[in-house]
Amino acid sequence: MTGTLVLLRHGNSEWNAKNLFTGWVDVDLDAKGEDEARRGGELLKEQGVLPDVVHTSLLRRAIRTSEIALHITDRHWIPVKRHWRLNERHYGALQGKDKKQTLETYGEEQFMLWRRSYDVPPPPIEEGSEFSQAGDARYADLAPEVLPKAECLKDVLERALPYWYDAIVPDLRAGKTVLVAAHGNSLRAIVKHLDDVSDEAIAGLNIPTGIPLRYDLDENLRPITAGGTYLDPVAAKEAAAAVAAQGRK
Ligand SMILES: O=C(O)[C@@H](CO)OP(=O)(O)O
Repeated sequence: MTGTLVLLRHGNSEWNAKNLFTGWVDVDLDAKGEDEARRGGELLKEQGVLPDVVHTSLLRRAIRTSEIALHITDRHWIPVKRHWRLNERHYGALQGKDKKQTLETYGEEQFMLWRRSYDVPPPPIEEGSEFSQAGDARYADLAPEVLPKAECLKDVLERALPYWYDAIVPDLRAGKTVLVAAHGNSLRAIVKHLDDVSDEAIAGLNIPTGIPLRYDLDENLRPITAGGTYLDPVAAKEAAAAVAAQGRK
Protein backbone atom coordinates (compact mmCIF):
# COMPACT_ATOMS: atom_id res chain seq x y z
CA MET A 1 0.00 0.00 0.00
CA THR A 2 1.22 3.48 -0.82
CA GLY A 3 0.26 6.43 1.32
CA THR A 4 -0.70 9.98 0.60
CA LEU A 5 1.81 12.79 0.32
CA VAL A 6 0.88 16.34 1.28
CA LEU A 7 3.30 19.13 0.41
CA LEU A 8 2.89 22.36 2.33
CA ARG A 9 4.95 25.47 1.67
CA HIS A 10 5.28 27.63 4.78
CA GLY A 11 2.98 30.63 5.14
CA ASN A 12 4.08 34.13 4.20
CA SER A 13 7.27 35.07 6.04
CA GLU A 14 8.57 38.42 7.29
CA TRP A 15 10.97 38.48 4.35
CA ASN A 16 8.36 37.39 1.80
CA ALA A 17 6.50 40.48 3.01
CA LYS A 18 9.59 42.65 2.47
CA ASN A 19 10.36 41.02 -0.90
CA LEU A 20 13.84 39.88 0.18
CA PHE A 21 15.67 36.76 -0.99
CA THR A 22 15.61 34.47 2.04
CA GLY A 23 17.14 31.04 1.45
CA TRP A 24 18.63 29.64 4.66
CA VAL A 25 18.06 32.80 6.74
CA ASP A 26 15.76 31.73 9.55
CA VAL A 27 13.00 34.35 9.41
CA ASP A 28 9.64 33.88 11.07
CA LEU A 29 6.10 33.89 9.68
CA ASP A 30 4.30 37.21 9.65
CA ALA A 31 0.64 37.56 10.70
CA LYS A 32 -0.53 36.77 7.15
CA GLY A 33 1.64 33.64 7.18
CA GLU A 34 0.12 32.49 10.46
CA ASP A 35 -3.35 32.97 8.95
CA GLU A 36 -2.31 30.99 5.88
CA ALA A 37 -1.02 28.17 8.07
CA ARG A 38 -4.34 28.10 9.94
CA ARG A 39 -6.23 28.04 6.64
CA GLY A 40 -3.95 25.20 5.47
CA GLY A 41 -4.90 23.27 8.61
CA GLU A 42 -8.59 23.95 8.03
CA LEU A 43 -8.34 22.64 4.46
CA LEU A 44 -6.71 19.45 5.73
CA LYS A 45 -9.39 19.03 8.35
CA GLU A 46 -12.35 19.83 6.06
CA GLN A 47 -11.11 17.41 3.42
CA GLY A 48 -10.19 14.67 5.88
CA VAL A 49 -6.50 14.66 4.95
CA LEU A 50 -5.07 13.84 8.36
CA PRO A 51 -1.29 13.45 8.53
CA ASP A 52 0.23 10.48 10.38
CA VAL A 53 3.75 11.89 10.33
CA VAL A 54 5.34 15.24 9.49
CA HIS A 55 8.71 16.00 7.91
CA THR A 56 10.01 19.57 8.08
CA SER A 57 13.12 21.55 7.28
CA LEU A 58 15.19 23.06 10.09
CA LEU A 59 13.78 26.53 9.44
CA ARG A 60 11.22 28.11 11.73
CA ARG A 61 8.84 29.30 9.01
CA ALA A 62 8.26 25.67 7.93
CA ILE A 63 8.28 24.30 11.47
CA ARG A 64 5.76 26.87 12.71
CA THR A 65 3.51 26.42 9.68
CA SER A 66 3.35 22.67 10.33
CA GLU A 67 2.68 23.21 14.03
CA ILE A 68 -0.15 25.67 13.39
CA ALA A 69 -1.75 23.46 10.70
CA LEU A 70 -1.42 20.30 12.80
CA HIS A 71 -2.90 22.05 15.82
CA ILE A 72 -6.01 22.90 13.76
CA THR A 73 -6.32 19.31 12.51
CA ASP A 74 -5.90 17.87 16.04
CA ARG A 75 -2.77 16.12 14.83
CA HIS A 76 -0.27 18.01 17.00
CA TRP A 77 0.78 14.66 18.51
CA ILE A 78 2.09 12.89 15.40
CA PRO A 79 5.78 11.99 15.01
CA VAL A 80 8.00 14.78 13.69
CA LYS A 81 11.15 14.40 11.63
CA ARG A 82 13.29 17.36 10.65
CA HIS A 83 16.18 17.59 8.25
CA TRP A 84 18.35 20.26 6.63
CA ARG A 85 17.84 18.44 3.30
CA LEU A 86 14.32 19.93 3.22
CA ASN A 87 15.64 23.48 3.77
CA GLU A 88 14.99 26.23 1.27
CA ARG A 89 17.50 26.61 -1.53
CA HIS A 90 20.58 28.41 -0.24
CA TYR A 91 20.39 31.73 -2.07
CA GLY A 92 24.12 32.53 -1.72
CA ALA A 93 25.09 36.19 -1.98
CA LEU A 94 21.46 37.09 -2.76
CA GLN A 95 20.30 36.22 0.78
CA GLY A 96 19.03 39.43 2.38
CA LYS A 97 18.87 41.29 -0.96
CA ASP A 98 15.77 43.05 -2.24
CA LYS A 99 14.22 41.22 -5.22
CA LYS A 100 13.07 44.37 -7.02
CA GLN A 101 16.46 46.06 -6.64
CA THR A 102 18.21 42.90 -7.81
CA LEU A 103 16.00 42.82 -10.90
CA GLU A 104 16.75 46.50 -11.61
CA THR A 105 20.49 46.09 -11.08
CA TYR A 106 21.10 42.89 -13.03
CA GLY A 107 18.23 42.84 -15.54
CA GLU A 108 15.46 40.38 -16.27
CA GLU A 109 17.57 37.62 -17.80
CA GLN A 110 20.12 37.34 -15.01
CA PHE A 111 17.44 37.76 -12.33
CA MET A 112 15.40 34.89 -13.77
CA LEU A 113 18.49 32.71 -14.25
CA TRP A 114 19.28 33.10 -10.56
CA ARG A 115 15.70 32.73 -9.45
CA ARG A 116 14.31 30.00 -11.64
CA SER A 117 16.91 28.34 -13.90
CA TYR A 118 17.55 24.71 -13.09
CA ASP A 119 21.33 24.76 -13.00
CA VAL A 120 22.67 28.30 -12.56
CA PRO A 121 23.44 29.03 -8.90
CA PRO A 122 23.61 32.59 -7.55
CA PRO A 123 27.07 33.86 -6.51
CA PRO A 124 28.31 32.24 -3.27
CA ILE A 125 27.69 33.96 0.02
CA GLU A 126 30.67 35.96 1.25
CA GLU A 127 32.53 34.69 4.29
CA GLY A 128 31.47 36.66 7.36
CA SER A 129 28.24 37.85 5.76
CA GLU A 130 25.55 38.61 8.35
CA PHE A 131 23.31 36.28 6.33
CA SER A 132 25.72 33.32 6.36
CA GLN A 133 24.88 30.14 8.32
CA ALA A 134 28.51 29.35 9.13
CA GLY A 135 28.67 28.61 12.87
CA ASP A 136 24.94 28.00 13.20
CA ALA A 137 24.47 25.26 15.84
CA ARG A 138 21.86 23.35 13.82
CA TYR A 139 24.41 22.64 11.09
CA ALA A 140 27.33 21.89 13.43
CA ASP A 141 27.41 18.19 12.46
CA LEU A 142 27.57 18.89 8.74
CA ALA A 143 30.94 18.51 7.06
CA PRO A 144 32.04 21.98 5.89
CA GLU A 145 32.07 20.84 2.26
CA VAL A 146 28.40 19.81 2.58
CA LEU A 147 27.21 23.16 3.98
CA PRO A 148 26.14 25.07 0.85
CA LYS A 149 27.42 28.54 -0.03
CA ALA A 150 24.83 28.86 -2.83
CA GLU A 151 22.53 26.41 -4.59
CA CYS A 152 20.69 26.10 -7.87
CA LEU A 153 17.57 23.94 -8.04
CA LYS A 154 19.63 21.01 -9.33
CA ASP A 155 21.76 21.16 -6.17
CA VAL A 156 18.60 21.21 -4.06
CA LEU A 157 17.18 18.17 -5.84
CA GLU A 158 20.46 16.30 -5.38
CA ARG A 159 20.57 16.97 -1.66
CA ALA A 160 16.83 16.43 -1.11
CA LEU A 161 16.63 13.06 -2.88
CA PRO A 162 18.58 11.05 -0.28
CA TYR A 163 16.12 12.25 2.35
CA TRP A 164 13.19 11.50 0.04
CA TYR A 165 14.32 7.90 -0.44
CA ASP A 166 15.64 7.23 3.07
CA ALA A 167 13.01 8.94 5.22
CA ILE A 168 9.86 9.92 3.29
CA VAL A 169 9.45 6.93 0.98
CA PRO A 170 9.45 4.39 3.86
CA ASP A 171 6.61 6.33 5.52
CA LEU A 172 4.66 6.36 2.24
CA ARG A 173 5.32 2.65 1.68
CA ALA A 174 3.95 2.04 5.18
CA GLY A 175 0.65 3.54 3.99
CA LYS A 176 0.92 6.75 6.00
CA THR A 177 -0.40 10.18 5.17
CA VAL A 178 2.84 12.13 5.09
CA LEU A 179 2.97 15.90 5.52
CA VAL A 180 6.12 17.60 4.21
CA ALA A 181 6.32 21.20 5.42
CA ALA A 182 9.07 22.96 3.55
CA HIS A 183 9.83 25.76 1.10
CA GLY A 184 9.13 27.13 -2.36
CA ASN A 185 12.27 25.73 -3.93
CA SER A 186 12.77 22.52 -1.92
CA LEU A 187 9.17 21.62 -2.79
CA ARG A 188 9.74 22.55 -6.45
CA ALA A 189 12.61 20.05 -6.42
CA ILE A 190 10.37 17.30 -5.01
CA VAL A 191 7.61 18.13 -7.52
CA LYS A 192 10.17 18.03 -10.35
CA HIS A 193 11.16 14.56 -9.26
CA LEU A 194 7.61 13.27 -8.74
CA ASP A 195 6.13 14.63 -11.97
CA ASP A 196 9.33 14.25 -13.99
CA VAL A 197 9.15 17.93 -14.99
CA SER A 198 11.78 18.94 -17.57
CA ASP A 199 14.64 21.28 -16.64
CA GLU A 200 13.02 23.97 -18.82
CA ALA A 201 9.43 23.58 -17.62
CA ILE A 202 10.34 23.69 -13.93
CA ALA A 203 11.27 27.39 -14.38
CA GLY A 204 7.57 28.17 -14.79
CA LEU A 205 6.39 26.25 -11.72
CA ASN A 206 5.71 28.27 -8.58
CA ILE A 207 4.36 26.96 -5.29
CA PRO A 208 2.00 29.17 -3.27
CA THR A 209 2.36 29.64 0.48
CA GLY A 210 0.15 27.75 2.91
CA ILE A 211 -2.05 25.73 0.51
CA PRO A 212 -1.69 21.94 0.91
CA LEU A 213 -0.86 20.07 -2.31
CA ARG A 214 -2.00 16.47 -2.21
CA TYR A 215 -0.38 13.64 -4.18
CA ASP A 216 -1.77 10.13 -4.30
CA LEU A 217 1.01 7.89 -5.54
CA ASP A 218 0.95 4.52 -7.30
CA GLU A 219 3.07 1.54 -6.30
CA ASN A 220 6.03 3.03 -8.22
CA LEU A 221 5.58 6.26 -6.26
CA ARG A 222 4.41 8.07 -9.37
CA PRO A 223 1.52 10.56 -9.04
CA ILE A 224 -1.89 9.15 -9.98
CA THR A 225 -2.87 12.72 -10.95
CA ALA A 226 0.00 14.62 -12.56
CA GLY A 227 0.82 17.77 -10.62
CA GLY A 228 -1.16 16.64 -7.59
CA THR A 229 -4.24 18.46 -6.34
CA TYR A 230 -4.26 21.66 -4.32
CA LEU A 231 -6.85 21.54 -1.57
CA ASP A 232 -7.93 25.05 -2.68
CA PRO A 233 -7.15 25.09 -6.43
CA VAL A 234 -8.58 28.56 -7.12
CA ALA A 235 -6.57 30.25 -4.37
CA ALA A 236 -3.48 28.25 -5.36
CA LYS A 237 -3.58 29.49 -8.96
CA GLU A 238 -3.81 33.12 -7.90
CA ALA A 239 -1.14 32.79 -5.21
CA ALA A 240 1.29 30.96 -7.53
CA ALA A 241 0.96 33.81 -10.05
CA ALA A 242 1.82 36.28 -7.25
CA VAL A 243 4.99 34.28 -6.42
CA ALA A 244 5.98 34.31 -10.10
CA ALA A 245 5.57 38.11 -10.18
CA GLN A 246 7.80 38.81 -7.16
CA GLY A 247 10.38 41.50 -7.84
CA ARG A 248 8.14 43.23 -10.33
CA LYS A 249 6.27 45.38 -7.87
O1 LIG B 1 13.64 34.00 -1.15
C1 LIG B 1 13.53 32.77 -1.16
O2 LIG B 1 14.17 32.01 -0.41
C2 LIG B 1 12.57 32.14 -2.16
C3 LIG B 1 11.28 31.76 -1.52
O3 LIG B 1 10.70 32.80 -0.78
O4 LIG B 1 12.33 33.09 -3.16
P1 LIG B 1 12.07 32.79 -4.70
O5 LIG B 1 10.60 32.47 -4.86
O6 LIG B 1 12.43 34.09 -5.36
O7 LIG B 1 12.96 31.67 -5.15
